[in-house]
Parts: sequence; structure tokens; C-alpha cells
Amino acid sequence: MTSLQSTLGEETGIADELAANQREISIAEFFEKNKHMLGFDSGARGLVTAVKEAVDNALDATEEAGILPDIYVEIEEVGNYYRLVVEDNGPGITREQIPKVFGKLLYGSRFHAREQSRGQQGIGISAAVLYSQLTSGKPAKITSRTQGADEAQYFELIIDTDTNEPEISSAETTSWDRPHGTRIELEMEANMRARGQLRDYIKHTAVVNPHARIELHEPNDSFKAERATDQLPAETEEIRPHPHGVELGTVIKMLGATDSHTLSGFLQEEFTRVGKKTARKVLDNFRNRHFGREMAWELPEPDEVESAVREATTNKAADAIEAFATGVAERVAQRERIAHHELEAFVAEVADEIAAEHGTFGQTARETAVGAAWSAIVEDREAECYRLVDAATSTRKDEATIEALSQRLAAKFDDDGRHRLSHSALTEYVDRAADMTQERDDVAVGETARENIVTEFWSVMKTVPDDVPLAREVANDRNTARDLVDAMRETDIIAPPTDCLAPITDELVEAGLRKEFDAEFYAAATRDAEVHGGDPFIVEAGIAYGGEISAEGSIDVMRFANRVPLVYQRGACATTDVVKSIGWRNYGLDQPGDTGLPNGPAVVMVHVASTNVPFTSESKDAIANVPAIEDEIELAIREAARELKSYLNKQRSIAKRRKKQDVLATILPEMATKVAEVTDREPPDIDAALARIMNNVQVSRVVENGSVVLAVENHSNTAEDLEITDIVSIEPNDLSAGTVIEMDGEWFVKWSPTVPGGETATLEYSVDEEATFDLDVSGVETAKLTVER
Ligand SMILES: Nc1ncnc2c1ncn2[C@@H]1O[C@H](COP(=O)(O)OP(=O)(O)OP(=O)(O)O)[C@@H](O)[C@H]1O
Repeated sequence: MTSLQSTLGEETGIADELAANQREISIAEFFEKNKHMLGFDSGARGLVTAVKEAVDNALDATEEAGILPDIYVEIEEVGNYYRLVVEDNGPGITREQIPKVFGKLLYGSRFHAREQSRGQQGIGISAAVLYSQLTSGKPAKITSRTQGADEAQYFELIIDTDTNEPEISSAETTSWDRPHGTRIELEMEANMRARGQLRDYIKHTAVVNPHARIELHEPNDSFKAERATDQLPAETEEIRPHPHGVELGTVIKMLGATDSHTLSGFLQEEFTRVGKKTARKVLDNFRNRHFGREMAWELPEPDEVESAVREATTNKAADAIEAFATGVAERVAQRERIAHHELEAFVAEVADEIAAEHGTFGQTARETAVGAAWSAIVEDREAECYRLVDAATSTRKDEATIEALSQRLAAKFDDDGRHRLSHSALTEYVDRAADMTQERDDVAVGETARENIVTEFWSVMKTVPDDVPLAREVANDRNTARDLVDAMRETDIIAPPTDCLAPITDELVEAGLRKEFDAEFYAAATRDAEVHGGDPFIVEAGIAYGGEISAEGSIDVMRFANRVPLVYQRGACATTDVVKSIGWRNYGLDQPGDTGLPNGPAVVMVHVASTNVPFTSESKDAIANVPAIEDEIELAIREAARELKSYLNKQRSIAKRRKKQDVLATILPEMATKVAEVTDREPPDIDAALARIMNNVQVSRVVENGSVVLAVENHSNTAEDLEITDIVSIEPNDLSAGTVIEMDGEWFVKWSPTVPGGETATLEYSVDEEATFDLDVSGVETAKLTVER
């Protein structure tokens, strides 16, 4: 049978033919064909995306310039097309930059900046221009006036898709009544079928940007969101990447580009939160990985080291040998354990120290001494291995097994080596020794025991002082760079600064929800910053429940990234995935099948703020499933959901109580009347009985001869903090604590007593004449309160 390959091989010239058709594709050409990737997949969606890109840019630009945003959006039908105008009062764009910003894809100011902004890629607005020219054939019309400029600049342009460069058809100076800002006018094939999404985008943008005034005029509707605060979001600072989570490729690129020669300099210069001390810790971890650690053995008797050095040193005067041998033994004796490099350093130190008096101890003499002392030190390594294995394994291991294991392990360390091992080589030693023991002695040495032995040995081994390679050397060696990245991740480094982020804050999340939803309960949570891929991020969540929110069907999830509402691709977003994965029954919401979006009158909002939000695509509709971010989304939602749970629990117990109280309130009077009839007595005080049965707080008043006594009886078993105000028609005297204020001929007597469970507080004052009273009690839920006015 002829193989396909051999057939192909016979056809000469195919590769040449293919080559003739192969050429570079410009990014503009690519996106012209793949406009769906940028959110321009239909006329309806294209319009929403174009508005979103222009408004996001307007918000970014005004905020960056410290200007309160005034944004005007107009959509108008012109013949077969729609005309979109977006105007802002931002700092404007310079004459030189306008063509590039609007006429070149992948041109922007934010791609390389580690700072929270809505724009990230430098594609958005030029993609809108591309979509407009593609569907209407009309150029984009841009007017921009920079702060302080007398005149505005006006451009008409399209993108040359072959070259991804602007093609300007008109460039002139013009007058404009705005003192500064930018106006974009685009015509495009579109329709208003996505009116709902458009309104959602503008409304939700207003919710999370309360400092912005945004006006939308479209053919059938107008909407204006007024500014709710004059407070601009906290100014953000650009930061360098954090060492946790930076990818290997990025680190290699950074190593190639850095001005620092040393690794320590590189770490301190290029990363945030790395000072001298942290750099040293990272480099120690790097040494452990790159060079391995050296085994440090317990010391034998000091005179064994001394005699070993003495015997090994020849060709020197007796007193020189004596000084050398005792010097080394003294140094060594200061340590409990010693590694080969430490011994080398001690021998060198002593040799240098005695050189003036006893002459030079050259390299050979030093090496001989190190060799002899090391032999004495490692002599007893089997016993030492026994101690370490014994400490690392459970008491169930019998002595013979420990003995066998430690003998085999000790045998791996040779007589004269310096016993330097990487963590993986050590693991291999332990595994081999354990396997042999299993095989030969027929005992099990499990995973945990092996890991514990490795940990025990690794913890006594010492980091070596070898010089680390230079930054440029690491850049050229992928394995070494890998060691560096691992060391960076392993080192404890404080979280990145968060001044590069501008979270909405939990108060404003709640305020935003209140503004948008007429609910009965609100909760919000803002988490601390975390890191992904070297970029810090903060997750916030909010929940609105009940009230006017529709109870029909599943709850609404509002998603935001860097204060931008995400209106498309709900099903592809990490936020939705996390909401679905939470067991909502636990928090009091109905969730059929215990998974998926819960049902009920609730709205959940989630905001992810980051210097680099990982979107699933260039159209920035959905957040990718990055585990670190998903974890934080879950924790933020759970934090807010816990508050919802305790609110709902309380509501349920209040409802139960109310029901019981209602039943008692009908039965008790009937019983009282019956009992009074039978016993021929006055009917008892029903309120007091009800308060006692219901464990309520009861406030009652007795007025006698001008003295007013309010009794606060707490029938519950917990202390209650109350606010009690009695409004009196004449001036009160002789107050028992409390305060009194006169207002328009009425006196407000106020107490704030704390009444322990089961006790009664008495509040008193007196009045000279007949008076009227009006009692107000707060601090206890109405259902738990009985007031006799
Ligand atoms: N209204 C504006 N006022 C001032 N500068 C603007 C305005 N619109 C855009 N720019 C500048 O033009 C650049 C490019 O904008 P573009 O929308 O193409 O990308 P981006 O916003 O940086 O990122 P993304 O592609 O993620 O939206 C911005 O980074 C900003 O510097």
C-alpha cells in the first residue's frame, strides 16, 4: 500500500505553491474576519459593544485626570444605519495620538501598566471604528480638545486593514464648546434588539460609578444617571509585578531586559514587595533548589577532630600543627552539627589567623585537614541516620526496620563526599533505601513515613553559600530560571500593595444595590487583596433580598470587572460558575437539585478588581476560571450570604413568634374572662401574662400623685439594650438618670437602660400637674415587645 506521505513526496512543488500563498496577516485583517472575538458578532451586540468601549475609555480617561465624568451617549437612526455619538469631558487626546488611538489596533496606554483600569489591551475603540467602517463604509469622526488648548482637533479616519495603520481623510482644527474632552461619532449597521443589555450596561455602570453623570439618548428612550457623590474613586498607583504567580516565560523576559546584574538587584528592582531581606530569602531558597543542601552531621568528641587534623598535617613545625589542630577543634566545637562548607570555612579561618605567627598553611594543607576532620565527623553517620529516621517515623515501626532503613540510608552518603544533595536526590535516596527494606525485610515503609524521613533530613541539612549566577546567565538557562521562579513562589512575601486597585468598597456596593433595588435586606463584603499571575486582585460581593425583587425563577447575578458591568456570556463566566457551585439551601435560598442558580427574590453582585483581569476572550465579557480568583469569589459571596442566612433565620423565628403571640392573644382574654367569672374576681392583666409567656420585654407605666414610674421587665434570658423616650406635655422633674430636652412645648425624657435577662429596671420622674404621655421604645424587635402606654 502506498502511504499518503510517499504520494505527497512525489508531488514536487506543492510546498513551493503553498509558500507562494503564505503571507503575514495584519492584526486588523485578522479581527476584520473575527469580529465576534471582540464582541461585534451582530448588529444588536455591535452597538452595545461600541458604546461600552467608548464609555469605558471616557471613565478611564476622566478618572486618570481627576475629573468628575460627564458622559453623553446618543444613538440615532439615520437611514439604514445607526449613528453613535459618545462625548466625554476628559483630558482629551493630543493631535499626534488621535489617529493611532482610533486607527490602529493594539495601541493603548494600559497594556504594560500594572494598575486597575477598564481598558487593558488597546483594542477596544479601534475595533469599534473597524466595525463601523466595515458595516457602513463611513469613516470615524473624532473631535478632541486637550486641557488648556484654544482649539479642538477634528479627524475623519478609517483603519487600513492591510497595514493596521490609520488612513486619515480629514484633519483640521475646529472650535468646540467643551473646554476639554473627546467626541466620537461612528456610523454602523445595527439594530436596537439589545436595548435591554444597553440599558443594563449604562444603569449598572452608574451603580458602580456613583461619581459619574451618564446620559443615554436612544430612538425610543432616554435615561440619565445623576452623580450620587463628588468623590472620585481612590487614585490608583502603578505597581511592579508581585513575585508570587509570575509565569516562567515572563520572568525569563524580565531577566533579559533588566538593567540589574545580580539576581538580588533584579528581584528588588523589578518586583513589588522585595527588599534586601526578602531577596536574600528568595536566593536561599534558590540555592537549595539550584545547588542542593549539604548534610550537617552531629559532631563527634572535639578531640577526635583535633587528633584527625594533627595526624593529617605534616611538614610543619610542631607548635604550628598544634595551633592549627586546636584552632579547628575549638571552632567546630561551637556547633552542634556541621556541614562540609562550614568545615572548609573554619579551616580557612584558622589557617589565616595563625599565618602571622606560624607561617602559611597552603591550599593542600587546608584540603588535607578538611578531609581528615570530615572523615572523623562522618564516621558515626549510621547512628546519626538512626536518630533521624527514628524521630521521623511512628512508634509502631520496630527497631529492626529503623535499623535497616538507616543503615541503607547511611550507605548512600560516601566516605569522602561533601554530602550535597538536592531535595529530589534526597527523596530518591530515601525511596531507594525504603524499597530495599521493603523487599529484603518484608516490612512496609509507606508514603508518609518516606516523606517524614525526607523532611527530617532536609531540615538538618544546610543551605550552601555558593555564589548565585548573574541575571543574564539565568535568562539564558531555562532550568535555572525555573529554580528561581519556584524559589520566588516558595518564599513568604507580603501581599502586594493595593493602591493599584480601586475596589468599590462594601459600603458603596451596598449603597449601589440600594439605589438599584428596592429590597428588604442588603449585605456586602470586600475581601483582602490576593495575587494571580503576579497581579493583585480584590473580590467584592453583594446580595439584595426580598422587597420588590421578583421571586419568580432563578436569582439575578450582576457581574462586574474593574467597575465595568459584564452583560454577555453569563454562562461562560467564572462568577456564574461559582454562584452555581455554592449550596444555597444552606443560606436559606431554594436550590432545586442542590446545584445551579438558586431560586428566589435575590440579586447577587460580584466585582473583580485587578491590574489584569483574566478574561476568556478579547471582548472582555466573561472572567476565566482562574482557581485563585474563583476561591476569592466564593469566599466573598459566602461572607455576604452568611449575613443573609442569619437575617432569614431571624425573620423565620420572628414569624413563628408572631404566630404564637397571635394565638395567645385570642385565647388568653377568653380564658381570663372565664376564670374571672368562675372565681368571681377581677380579670387579670393579660398584657403582663402574655409578656411573661412570650419571654417579652414589657414596659408599663404607673402614675400616682404626680410621680411617674416606668417599669421595664425583661422576661427573656438575654440582656437587652433599650432606648426609651417618654414625651410629656409639661416639664418633668426629679429624673432618675436619663436626659430631658424641650422641643415646641413638649419634653422628651430619654433613657438608655441595659436590662439583664429576668430583671426589671425602674425609670422615674415627677410632674406637678396632670400631663399627657407618649411612650416610644426601640432596641427590641416589635414582636418581642409589650408596651402598655
Ligand atoms: N476618551 C478618551 N480620552 C482620552 N484617552 C483615550 C480615550 N479613549 C481612548 N483613549 C486612549 O486610547 C488608548 C486606546 O484605547 P482602546 O479602547 O483602543 O484600548 P484600551 O482602553 O487601552 O484597552 P481595551 O482594548 O481593553 O479597551 C487608551 O489606552 C487611552 O490611552
